[in-house]
Order: sequence, then C-alpha cells, then structure tokens
Amino acid sequence: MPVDDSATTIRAAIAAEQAFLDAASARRDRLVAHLADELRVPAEDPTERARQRGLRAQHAELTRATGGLVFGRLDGVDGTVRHVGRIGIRDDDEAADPMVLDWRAPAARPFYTATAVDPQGQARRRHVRTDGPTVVGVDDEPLDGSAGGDLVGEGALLAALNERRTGRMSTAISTLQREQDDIIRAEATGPLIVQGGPGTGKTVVALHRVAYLLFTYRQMAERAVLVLGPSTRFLDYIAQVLPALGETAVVAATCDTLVPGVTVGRAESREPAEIKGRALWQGALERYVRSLLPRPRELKLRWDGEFYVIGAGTVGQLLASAVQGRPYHRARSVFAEQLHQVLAEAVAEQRATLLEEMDEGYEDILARFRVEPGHDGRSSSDVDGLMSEEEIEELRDRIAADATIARFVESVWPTRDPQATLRTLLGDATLLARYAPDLTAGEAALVAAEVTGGEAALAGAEVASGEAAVVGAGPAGWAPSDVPLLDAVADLLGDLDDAPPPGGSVADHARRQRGWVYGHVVIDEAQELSEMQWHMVLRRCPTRSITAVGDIDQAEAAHRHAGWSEAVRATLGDRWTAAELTICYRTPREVMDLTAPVLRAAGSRNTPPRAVRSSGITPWTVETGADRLPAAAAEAVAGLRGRWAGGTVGVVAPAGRIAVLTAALDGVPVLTATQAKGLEWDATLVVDPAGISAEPRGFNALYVALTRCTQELGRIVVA
Ligand SMILES: Nc1ncnc2c1ncn2[C@@H]1O[C@H](COP(=O)(O)OP(=O)(O)OP(=O)(O)O)[C@@H](O)[C@H]1O
Repeated sequence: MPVDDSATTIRAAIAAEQAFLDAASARRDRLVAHLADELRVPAEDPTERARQRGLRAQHAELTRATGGLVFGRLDGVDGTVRHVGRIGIRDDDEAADPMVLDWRAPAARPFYTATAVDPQGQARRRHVRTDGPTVVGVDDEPLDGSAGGDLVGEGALLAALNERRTGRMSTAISTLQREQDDIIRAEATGPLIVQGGPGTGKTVVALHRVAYLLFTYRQMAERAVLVLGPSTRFLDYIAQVLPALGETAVVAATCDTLVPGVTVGRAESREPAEIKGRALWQGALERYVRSLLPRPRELKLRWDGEFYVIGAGTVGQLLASAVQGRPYHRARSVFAEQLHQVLAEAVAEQRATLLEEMDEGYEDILARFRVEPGHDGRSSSDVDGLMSEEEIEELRDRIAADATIARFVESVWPTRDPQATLRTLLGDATLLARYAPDLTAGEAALVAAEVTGGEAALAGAEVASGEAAVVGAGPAGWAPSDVPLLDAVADLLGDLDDAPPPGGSVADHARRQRGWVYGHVVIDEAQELSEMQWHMVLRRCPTRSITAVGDIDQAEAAHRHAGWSEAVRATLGDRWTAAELTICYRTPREVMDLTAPVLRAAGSRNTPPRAVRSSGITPWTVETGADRLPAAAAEAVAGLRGRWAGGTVGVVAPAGRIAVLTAALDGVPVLTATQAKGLEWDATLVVDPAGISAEPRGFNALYVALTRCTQELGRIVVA
C-alpha cells in the first residue's frame, strides 16, 4: 500500500478514524448502560451473584476506558481491517469479530511485532493519536518493505517520548516496541529476569506484563499479582498506570512494607545491611527455630485431681509425628491435639483400671459369702464401666478447652512472637556463632551490637506472644535488612491464627495475610534485592512465576553482585530465563554519550543502551565554590523551570547536600540518586557529581543520576 502524505489523504484518514472512534464510543456507552440495567436487578442466589460480579468487573473496565479507546489499526494483506484499543469492545452482532481488539489479545500482537521483514500478514499499521474524544492525527507505517527501521510506529513513539513529563508514569500501550512486547507476552511458568539499561522501558514492560498476564490467565486474578518496587515514592509514580491498564487485582509494595505488622523504624549502614542480606540466614534461622522445639521428656499432667504421667518415649513419638516439616506453631497445635487425646485415653484407662479393681474387690466379697457372681444380675461385663468412643471424644474436647491444660501446653511448647524470636537471636553473639557459623566473629558482633546498643533491656527477652507488643517495638526499631529475616522467622514459626479476616477484594486479602501465595510477582529494580529479599519473594510465589526487571549497572544496594547469575545463584540457582532490553527511550543521545566512562568507572563491562532520540540540547556544566552552591543551584533550577514550564524538573545530589539544597530550592524534588531511582523529569540538575561518585557504589549512583532526564541535563561542579 503506497504511502500518501498529502494533506487531503491525511484529513480523510483522520475523518475515517474519527467516525470509527465515535461509533466505538457509542457502542461502549450502550454496553455500559446495558450492564448498569442488568446490575440493578438484585441477585437472588449464589450463581446470580457470581454472574453479577463478572458483570460489575466488565462495567468498571468499560467505564474506566475513556482515553485510548482506539489507538491503532491493522490492515491485513487480505483486506481485513482491525482496530486495537485499551479494552476489547464486542460488536452488536455477538458472533462477529470484536469491534475493537483488546491490545492484550493474541490477534492484536502484530500491532506490536509486525515489521517490513516479518509483516505477519499485515499490509499497514496505523497509530491513531487522540486527545480525549477527538482524533488528532494518524501515523501510517507500510509493512510491505517500502519503509525500513527497527522501531515500531516511529512517529507515534517519538511524539510520545517528546511529551512533557507530568511526574506520573503514563501508559505506552499504543507504542510498545517489539523487544518489549516479546517480554510482556513471554510465558509465565518460571522466573524471567530482564536486564535493561536506564530508560529502556523496564518499568513500562513490567506493568504492561501484569496487565497482559491478568488478561490472559484469568485464574491469576484470583491469587492477585504482587508488584514490588524500590520505594513508596516510586509506587506513587506508577500508581496510576495499573488501573489505567484495567488491572485491580494487584498489590504494590516495597520489600520494606511487604510484611503486615512490621514497619521499618530506622536506617542502617551498609555493612550490617550486606551481612543480613546474605542467603546464609535462611539456614541459620531454620536451625535456630528448630532448636526452640521442645525436647522429649516425661510429662506430668493433672486432670480432675489425678496426676497422669506420659513417659518420655511417648512424648518423643508425639513430638516427632507433630513436627514432620510443619511450621513451629502448626506442629504445636498437632502436638497439643495429640496430648489431649493421650490424656483423655489415660483418664479412660485409669477409670477402667479402677473399675476393674472395684470389680475384683466385689468378687472377693461375693466369694467370702459363697455367692456366685451373676446371681444377682451383676456380671463384670455389665458393670465394666468402660468409656465409649463418644465419651472419650467428649472428654478430649473438655480437656482441649481447659485453661489449665492450655497453660501446661504453653509451658511445654511456648507460642512465640517472630519479632521477639529474631531479636533474641540477633542480639546474642553466642547464639549467632552457633546457628550462623558462616559469619565471622566480627560480623556476628556487628549484628549483635545493632540490637543490644540502646536495647540492652530487651535483649534476650524472648517471650510468649501475649507480650509481643512490648518486645516488637524496640526504641530503635527494625532496619530494612531485618524485614526479610522477620519474614523468614514468621514463616518458620507459622501463623497462630490462620483464619483470613473477612471482606474486601482479593488484593485486600493478599495485603493483610503474610502467608498469601500470589499468582505472579513482578519486581522492578530487582538488582537491589538481597538474597534474603529474594527468599521473601519466593515464599510468596512457590510456583516461581516471577518477572524481575532491573539494571545490574544501577545497583546501589550493599551486596556486591557483579551479574544476575551471581545475584540469584543462592535462591534461583540456574533455573531462570534471561531477556534483554537494548534501546533507551527516555534519555536523549546527548546525555547517553556522557555515560560510557561513568559505567566503566563503576566497573561495568556493559555498554549503555542505544538512545532512540536526540533532544538537540547539549548537557551543560556550571562550576562554583562550595559556599555559593545553594545560590548557584537556585539560579540553575530557575532557568530550567522557565525553560520547562508545564513539565518537570528534578535535582539529584549527594546525601550530605540534600538538606541544604532542599532549603534553598523551593518547589522541586531534591533527591539522592537512590531516591531518584526509576523516576524521570524533563530536566535534571545533578549537583556535585564528584560528591555522588565518592559515595559507596558512587559511580553506579552517578549513572542513575545522569540518566533521569528526558530533555536537558545540567551539572553543577564544586570547585
Ligand atoms: N514503548 C514505549 N512507548 C512510549 N514510551 C516509552 C516506551 N518505552 C519506554 N517509554 C518511556 O520511556 C521512559 C523510560 O521508561 P521506564 O521508566 O520504563 O524505563 P526503565 O528502564 O525502567 O528506566 P530506569 O532503569 O532508568 O528506571 C518512560 O517515560 C516511558 O514512558
């Protein structure tokens, strides 16, 4: 199909697409009205209620889908015309093809992947640009080999990339590129790790993958998808994308906020963070929790004024059959149930023995008077008085409900609070040497000092769960690297009360339950995860249906993993699939050209990704003395804000300069590179780049700082 750029042809194309969009909008409105009518009828029975839940979801999806109702069109070589949009819209004739294809449907795939070399039966791809209900432009791309290039819908893509940034991530469903689409639609049967440099669309891919998976595998929505991001600021940044993609069965969290009831109360230095991130803790915690199990010993219980002794051998058997790989509290419940049973049987046996003795005494008396037993109708079988099965069961229930017996079980096998349990271990260098022997004495002492320093009163105060509130809230609080350890301990101990709290959506349930198993986990900035954080993820997704995106060159965390294999060896082994994103959509060529030496200084052998566009703005540098720094930064920011009015400006600086710069610069975010991770602005001012690179992992941090802008980069160097 020849390309005709003449204004008349374009006007005609716009008019045609406008007519189609109007028809699709009208159809959407009719569907919404029809669904609303159906939902007005009260549901009488469970089947109807289930059907209405489905209708309500459809209604919500259709109501939300205002922007991007139609954004693309595929013209097949066979003359078929199909439109692609944010959601599928059925035709009036239900048997016909859909009026608009959902972007996630298999039939929509050529929209993202067809090229001149591999046209997939398509003659032309058209991007339809809209502003609310109005079509404002079309970009046609012939797929017959008359035009080349490795970008899909280059015009629409560049237009999207050049838009001013709002501080909220928008969706890219109309301009996803082939390498991105391949990852979005990849199978979800095992861990997929995606390496991509800055601005290659890792976050875009991660979020669109969530939408794709929930659309394609409907059962995943029943277990929800977990999206793990690096910071709450980052989660705010992406917050609007998922609902816009039509997805609500999603829980967004950071590793610090993932465990219900646990809050990070303090920052930490790199060394303890690195030590506590190591995989060795998984084994150490398992050994420690195992050591808390009761040992076999004789037990003496009192019931109804009588003492009953259960021999150490029997207790040993009960313990062994209760534990069998169960978490501590689950095993405790099994043990308690068995103990109740054994006691009930012992009581029954005692009673039988007593009766037997009474019987024998009675026979003796009869013998003395030479009366044959049974003559008066009382035989031993008639008066055996043995407890029936039901009576023993009823007795067992009474024993189980008895407070004294409960206290006895607690004294033998105490319930434990995860926070108190972890605090006891971490605060005691001797325990650490025993259960975490891979730590050096110095490392164990460092970990212990963190707990005992300022919290000496609480060290060693392991208590039953009733007192947990006191112990859990130490004056200094938990550090980020403690959270995965707490999660591991909580998992090994198991929950005391596993009844799920009622009400709410799947996402609400998932958020409230530490032991929730998700259908899929998506991790952004995955290079920052420690081995123990990976363990925390795996516990939430035993099927390992995981997509992790990240850039090993942007890693700032305390661990020292040079590559993905090393980062996940202890947790995933070699059972994961690698993928790569190679094109930078955010940062202009002029800025990316500056980053190769920074990357080398960071010790990376990778090359920065290829920038897809140029801004035409040369990055600039201002030199100033330390005393003039705030004023120079204020001047520079004023200039950038003037040039990027209606857009966004951000400042990145070394941690030690944040306070003073924040005071001097009003109305712009002033962040460390760590805080700026994953964010972007039209213009970035990097203050004191040498100061950033002098921080631990500094060149990685500088690489992050330099790659945040979509248009203009300024640097202030301190002379
Ligand atoms: N296919 C696309 N169409 C339109 N915009 C895109 C596309 N891919 C990426 N972008 C845009 O490029 C920018 C960078 O994307 P994103 O933040 O996902 O990159 P990233 O790889 O996560 O970057 P970083 O590692 O720096 O956090 C965003 O503004 C995003 O909207």
